[in-house]
Amino acid sequence: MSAEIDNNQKQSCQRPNRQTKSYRKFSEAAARISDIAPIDYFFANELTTATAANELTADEKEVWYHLLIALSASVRDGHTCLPLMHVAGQQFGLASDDNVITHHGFSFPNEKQLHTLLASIPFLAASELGVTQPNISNAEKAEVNVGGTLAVVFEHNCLYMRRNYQFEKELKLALVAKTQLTLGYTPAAITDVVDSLFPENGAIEPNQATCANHANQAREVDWQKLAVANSVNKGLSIIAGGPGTGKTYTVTKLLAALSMLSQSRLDIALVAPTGKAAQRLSESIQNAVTGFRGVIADNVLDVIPSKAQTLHRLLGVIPNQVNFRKGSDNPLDYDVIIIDEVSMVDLPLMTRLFRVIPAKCQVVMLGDADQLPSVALGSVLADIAVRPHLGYSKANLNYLAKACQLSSEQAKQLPKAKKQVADHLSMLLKSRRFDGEGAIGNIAMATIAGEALQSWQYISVNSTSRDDITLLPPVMTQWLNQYVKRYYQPVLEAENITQAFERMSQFRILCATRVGNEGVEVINQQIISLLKGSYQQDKLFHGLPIMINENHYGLGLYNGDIGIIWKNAQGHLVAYFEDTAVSEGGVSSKNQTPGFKTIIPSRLPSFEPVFAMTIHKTQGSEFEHVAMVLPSKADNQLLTRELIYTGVTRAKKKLSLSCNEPVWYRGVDAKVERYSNLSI
Ligand SMILES: Nc1ncnc2c1ncn2[C@@H]1O[C@H](COP(=O)(O)OP(=O)(O)OP(=O)(O)O)[C@@H](O)[C@H]1O
Repeated sequence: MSAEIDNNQKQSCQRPNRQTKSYRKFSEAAARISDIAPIDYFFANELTTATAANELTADEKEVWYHLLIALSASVRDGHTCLPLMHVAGQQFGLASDDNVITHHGFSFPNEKQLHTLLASIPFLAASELGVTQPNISNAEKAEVNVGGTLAVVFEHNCLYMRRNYQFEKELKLALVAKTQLTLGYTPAAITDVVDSLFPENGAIEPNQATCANHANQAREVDWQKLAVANSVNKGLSIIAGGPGTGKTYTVTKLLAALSMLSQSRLDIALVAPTGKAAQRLSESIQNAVTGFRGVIADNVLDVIPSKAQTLHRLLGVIPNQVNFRKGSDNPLDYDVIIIDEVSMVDLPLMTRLFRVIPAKCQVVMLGDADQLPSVALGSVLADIAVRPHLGYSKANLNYLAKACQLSSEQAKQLPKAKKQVADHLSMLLKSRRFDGEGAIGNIAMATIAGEALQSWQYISVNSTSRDDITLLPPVMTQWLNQYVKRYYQPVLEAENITQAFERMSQFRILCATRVGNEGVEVINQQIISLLKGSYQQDKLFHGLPIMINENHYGLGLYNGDIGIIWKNAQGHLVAYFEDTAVSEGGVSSKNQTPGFKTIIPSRLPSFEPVFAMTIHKTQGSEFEHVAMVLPSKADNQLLTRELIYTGVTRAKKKLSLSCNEPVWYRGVDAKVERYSNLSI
């Protein structure tokens, strides 16, 4: 340890009433640090030993040891790194129950002292970590070859696990490189094409009858038109917006614009993170293309693919390996890649994807940055689609004003960059699904703005005056039975599997948690008891909806895929899955029902009933009616603004809520924050 820490500082590294300097067993650590997991304990033990920490004093070693625990816990929570400022001077792992301290935690010294301590740890310099330029094969090797040197990096005032640092750095380089790609279409050609796709009189809009005030519309910026103009010439664009803001509609026009501008026929890939999201993207693109037939030339529309695929399919999964068939020596070959539901894509997957995107390829990302981040590491979309918009550069503002032929009044509405520039980002704000009167839309908007009181008022007022919002009675049995009879009994009684799937898409119970009385497991058991008279674990029955819990590449089934157990023509219970999965390869058989694939239950990977499912797992799906069940206690860590927003916006027409007022306030107040340094 350097001599820079004076005695006073050393004093503050020491904590009074502390017997042990390290924990001999995990149980000792768990008794002191709340929410510690075994992996945190073992990671800290391994790394403290591996670090050349011999030069540290016992107290300094102890601080280092707890920093490693905090880093591991932070990564478990989905953060890419651990910013020092989030632990400096804090009592880490302190917890209490009813004002009685249950875990005393560990007291970290202040940031200056932490810096002095970290200065004596032999971290590798960032330049030694093998990531210095985008799309290099070294990055793949570096990802695998993590042994030998210290597995922790200290950069940007943050501690990183080395692999995560490499992912972030590599992706950032790749994104920045993409922002430097321009397609070279001339401004005059772009203006003509954009104008033809968005004529002022709106003749091209299929739903024009629903547009009310033309005079106002002429004054408002058409943000969809702006998004097309902003994306058409750029290597990287992000079109972000809430549900029903027309992201898919806009990207279909963007593809039409590219097809009109390009001299040659474009190779376009449509991808999404899950099978369900890929299926929805296919349907939305097909609907948009059908709507444009007759107004956009067929040869232009014919270039747009009608089928989307999953990211895993695009990259080519190798069973039981983290790496994909596609690699830097075997890259993709597309001119344009559209990635939907980007909020669900984690940092490692996005990095691996960018590693195989060729330099000439345009990338367009679509998503709702207000939704929950990926279940795994990072929050790529939220990091690169910063809200509110950071603003456009002067050059981009001039270009957009010309390309979209904006009046000076309209040009003033565009966001102007102050410190940072976000030329790659287009935001769509007007929901076409939730009109101004729509209570669901109002609740969603107030929630994401953090207006707990306002959003609760929308719920309580509307639940007495409108039938699209219902506040459910606090005792679950008072409402569960009627929903089971109305929505789930008919699934069991459907005439065929197509009808069963249709009926399942009408309604879903969404929970914040898996466990506990308000969790998925208990509610599924209760529903099965109501339907079958009793609950028997693992007992399959005709009409049981199931969700797959792990990827099975051989069968073409992915974590989150939904199927229904159904009697086939031979009277055997088999699992049916809708046909996106079929297009993903895997199994086919002579006895397939068209549009479905069937798999015998004994071959299925791990699955569970899905009458109720977690809000996390519903990303990329929507239902006519959603009943959202939140925990009864406000101290639940899973309860966040993004979770509530994601749950609310899964409902297309009706939303029923089982939730009390304090829980709602606490949830709307708790904004998800994921630590990273990915901004571009
Ligand atoms: N400018 C427009 N004029 C008429 N209809 C539109 C326009 N923009 C979008 N729509 C319609 O609004 C609906 C929602 O659009 P779209 O599916 O593109 O939204 P999205 O943002 O992709 O939704 P999601 O969040 O569900 O993915 C569609 O029916 C679409 O046809």
